[in-house]
Amino acid sequence: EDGYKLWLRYDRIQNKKTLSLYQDQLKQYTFMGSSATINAAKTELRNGLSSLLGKKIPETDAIKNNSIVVAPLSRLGANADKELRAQLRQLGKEGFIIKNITGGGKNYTLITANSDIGLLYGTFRFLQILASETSIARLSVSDFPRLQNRLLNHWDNPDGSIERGYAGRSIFEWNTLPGKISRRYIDYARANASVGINGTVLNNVNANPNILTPEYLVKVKALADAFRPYGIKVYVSVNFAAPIRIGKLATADPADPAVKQWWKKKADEIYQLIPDFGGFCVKANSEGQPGPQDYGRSHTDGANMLAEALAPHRGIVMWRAFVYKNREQDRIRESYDEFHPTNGKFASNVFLQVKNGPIDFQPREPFHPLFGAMDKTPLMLEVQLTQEYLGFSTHLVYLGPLFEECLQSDTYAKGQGTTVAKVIEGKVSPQKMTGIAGVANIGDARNWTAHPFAQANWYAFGRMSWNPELKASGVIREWNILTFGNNKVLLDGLQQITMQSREAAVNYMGPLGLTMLMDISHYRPAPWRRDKPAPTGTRESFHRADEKGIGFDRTAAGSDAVSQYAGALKERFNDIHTCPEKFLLWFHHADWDYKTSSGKTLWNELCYRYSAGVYTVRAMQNKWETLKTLVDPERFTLVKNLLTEQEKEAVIWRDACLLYFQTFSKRPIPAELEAPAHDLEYYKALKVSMN
Ligand SMILES: CO[C@H]1[C@H](O)[C@@H](O)[C@H](O)O[C@@H]1C(=O)O
Repeated sequence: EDGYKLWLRYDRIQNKKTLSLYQDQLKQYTFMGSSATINAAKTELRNGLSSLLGKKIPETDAIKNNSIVVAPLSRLGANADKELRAQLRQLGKEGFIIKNITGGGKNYTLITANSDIGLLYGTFRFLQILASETSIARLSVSDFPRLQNRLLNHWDNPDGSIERGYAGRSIFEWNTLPGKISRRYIDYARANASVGINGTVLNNVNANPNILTPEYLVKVKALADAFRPYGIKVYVSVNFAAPIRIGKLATADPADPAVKQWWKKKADEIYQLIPDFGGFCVKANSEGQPGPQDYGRSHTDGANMLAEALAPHRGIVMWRAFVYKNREQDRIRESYDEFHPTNGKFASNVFLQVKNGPIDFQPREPFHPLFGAMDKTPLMLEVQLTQEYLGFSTHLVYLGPLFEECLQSDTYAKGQGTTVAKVIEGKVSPQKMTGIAGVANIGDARNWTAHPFAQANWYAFGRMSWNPELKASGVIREWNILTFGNNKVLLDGLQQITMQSREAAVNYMGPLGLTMLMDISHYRPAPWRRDKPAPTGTRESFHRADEKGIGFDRTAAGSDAVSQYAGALKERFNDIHTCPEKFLLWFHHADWDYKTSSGKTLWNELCYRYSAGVYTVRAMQNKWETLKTLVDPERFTLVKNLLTEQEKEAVIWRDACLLYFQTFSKRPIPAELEAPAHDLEYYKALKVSMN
């Protein structure tokens, strides 16, 4: 067991009774139709069944008793009754139905859809149902994706390195493409399709312009061809200065006719090679990247020029909203302040791609206020699967609860219940395009993500992209079963470990709304790092600790970032007594003796939370230990060792932060809590992480 198969293990069914029931009901299978996608589904079903059932299941031409029938509606003829047809009409291009049918004197399990890709999704779901050993005697599953564009974003560079990647080098072998199609590409596509991911941005948003050269475009085409059968479109990140860098123009000004022409030609060239190419992802005028503002133009000018080039080919632009430059201001305000005025000004094939929170993938942030403020612009939610700020591939942190917290946040944009999920689904204000993006955590590590549990974050992203209303707890249960099997004791243990892991990380890294406390590598704590005067003398720090208290005043009396949220929410965040405690120090500068909801003073509460983070990691370690006989030795030992590392790092986070904040609070760490083993100087001298 090396984890390569991810959640597509198809281990032999353990329960004898279930196995024989399955074998009775699944004696053969039939596919109707032919296409590359049908072939992919067929291969998946054949391999999956023989592995799950422990014997080869034959393929037949005609519908037989006790068989699986995989057929698009168009091929079902009289076998599809009115009800089925009506049901399918609700499911769109990618939806599917799995249903037990009795007809023509035969019983069979039907997997049907409006398109071949729906059949592939249905086949994957069926195999997942079998792997979870649930009854298939009365199956009636119908499902469809709630978002149209469900994309991974790779921050992979052409040289094989990955920005913020912690699982090895890029899986995309630009050197050997287009000639060599690695087996990994196919398995990558299978894994994505199995959870409904239908697009991938192949390269880093800090984009090397070379991706648009003919040399690279044939490589992009080779990948597009490999992924197409699995319903996955390819996209690339583009460098806004590409007309200069690879096009030899003197400018990249979006108002310049030659520049417009260059992009049009480039788009035509791409679509000549890849007729179903997805489009461009763009990071412009952000962290040193070129952009339209270099020429006095706006974000909308830049985005709309690219959109115009792609529009004839039905391509889209994903324009990122991640910008900040004014260090004198409250950074969390900037993205909203810059993009809020663009509402309704983008061309119709442009998404504004917005990170889940207003800063940058921190362990906890309130939702990005743009989600409540852009009714005339399709928003693509961007989350990060790679754990840049959550312990890299060393810490076990299941991100499902983070995704759910963001998705279920109520924006109050149109009254109560207008959650981020509903906004991006286009249910609050109708949108022609809907989508979500996850920054991939995949590398060429044999098990793809280095930490075995990081696979769960890829899985959860896919499942929650398909249906943003899913609960993180249900999703991880699926993954646990598919990855570790059906033993009840094991599953209970895994559920506990995973479901408390994110809150543990928040506690030992930044409880009560503290944020941006990390060192320059983003792995270890350095709350002192930004705590120096900015050029004009103001402090840059995000925690703003002083003798009086701690926290960033973003109330109306402070930076007034609260005003970026809708009325009811603004009021709630603005008042220290109604602000959710998890965001207390995000929005307020509170006194060290402020009484928190537990009755403890703020300082003591902080000490308790930081300690709770460490204690929870220890509880996770203990729980894992009890599962020893239920997990294969290889994974058991790997995770055990990683948890040992995580515990050490959690202690470092707790002690470094508490000791540093104590220099302001001048209060003792409560005696009943574990005292730091070293002094502050020790932590300041610690090397930043290795990565
Ligand atoms: C790709 O650059 C990244 C950068 O490495 C990262 O530290 C930050 O989280 O966000 C940037 C972004 O999202 O553009």
